[in-house]
Amino acid sequence: MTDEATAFAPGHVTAFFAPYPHDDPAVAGSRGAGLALSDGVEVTVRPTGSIEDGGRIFLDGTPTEMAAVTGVLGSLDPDSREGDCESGGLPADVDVRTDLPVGAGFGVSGAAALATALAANDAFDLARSENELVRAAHVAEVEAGTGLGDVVAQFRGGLPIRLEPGAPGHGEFDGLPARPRVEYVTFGELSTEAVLGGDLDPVRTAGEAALTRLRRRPTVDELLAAAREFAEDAGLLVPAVAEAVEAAEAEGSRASMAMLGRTAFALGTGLSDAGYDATPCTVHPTGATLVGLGGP
Ligand SMILES: Nc1ncnc2c1ncn2[C@@H]1O[C@H](COP(=O)(O)OP(=O)(O)O)[C@@H](O)[C@H]1O
Ligand SMILES: CC(C)(COP(=O)(O)O)[C@@H](O)C(=O)O
Repeated sequence: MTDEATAFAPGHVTAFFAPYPHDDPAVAGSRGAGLALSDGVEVTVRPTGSIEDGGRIFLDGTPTEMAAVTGVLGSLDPDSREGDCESGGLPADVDVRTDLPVGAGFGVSGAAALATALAANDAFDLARSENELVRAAHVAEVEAGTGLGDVVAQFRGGLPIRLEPGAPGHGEFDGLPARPRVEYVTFGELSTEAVLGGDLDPVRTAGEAALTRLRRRPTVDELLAAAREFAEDAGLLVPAVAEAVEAAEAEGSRASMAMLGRTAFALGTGLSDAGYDATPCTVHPTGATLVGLGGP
């Protein structure tokens, strides 16, 4: 048995996205843009004696299910063969810790999967490369139905623009050279799985229009303006979020809805100025990484 290891992955607010499902989960993904946040997810992988003892996931100390994390443990297990679930995955328990609201559009599932991959690689001395680990987390997230583009964006950090969908080897990136101060207020969860299981054509059309707009003028202001237009055109803007977004705009801040959650996010302090109990946050300039003993 080897030592435990810990890794961090930033939260990720998707401003807009165009979903591209595909039979090959490594090819599947989304085009779009968003913000990697300094608020994120820390994961500790604790090897156990055997799979009977392991495979448990704890979210802030409470036993939970997180399909993307389970998927990573399965795919990184050297004993697991294609489609073979018998191996049960790497014999480890996984502690997921975050201050972010889960299920509210911050990419907690993707961050947990990515940090699990990085920590498991160290804890079990798997000797996988970064592209292999990001691909494992991306595939697990896509197969879980809890995301399409978060993992690759969280590995890059900053303000990623996803030009082409997919895991490393398929996806293509650019980014915005800015580090704005943002704040957010959440009104609750929105099932990513439910939205991704629905009619994605209107979302894809609105997402492609938003990406075209941003590539014409790649600035943070345009990112939020394109996001705002996307949320309306894709039919995803929920009433509570719309109200907060309009209030922040009345205070002079660009604002929109975090995809996919009942969450409003804004540049500057527009939400606080409008009287909301908003959480300030900065952009996480780098991507996911090992922390503590295993890390630099
Ligand atoms: N308290 C919780 N609320 C919402 N999802 C939870 C919770 N605990 C565990 N989960 C799991 O976390 C994942 C959340 O994924 P998702 O809905 O995409 O949210 P996020 O936007 O945070 O990534 C799902 O696999 C879900 O089953
Ligand atoms: C928007 C979403 C499809 C889901 O994001 P979340 O609900 O935060 O998991 C994301 O994965 C993306 O492709 O941009």
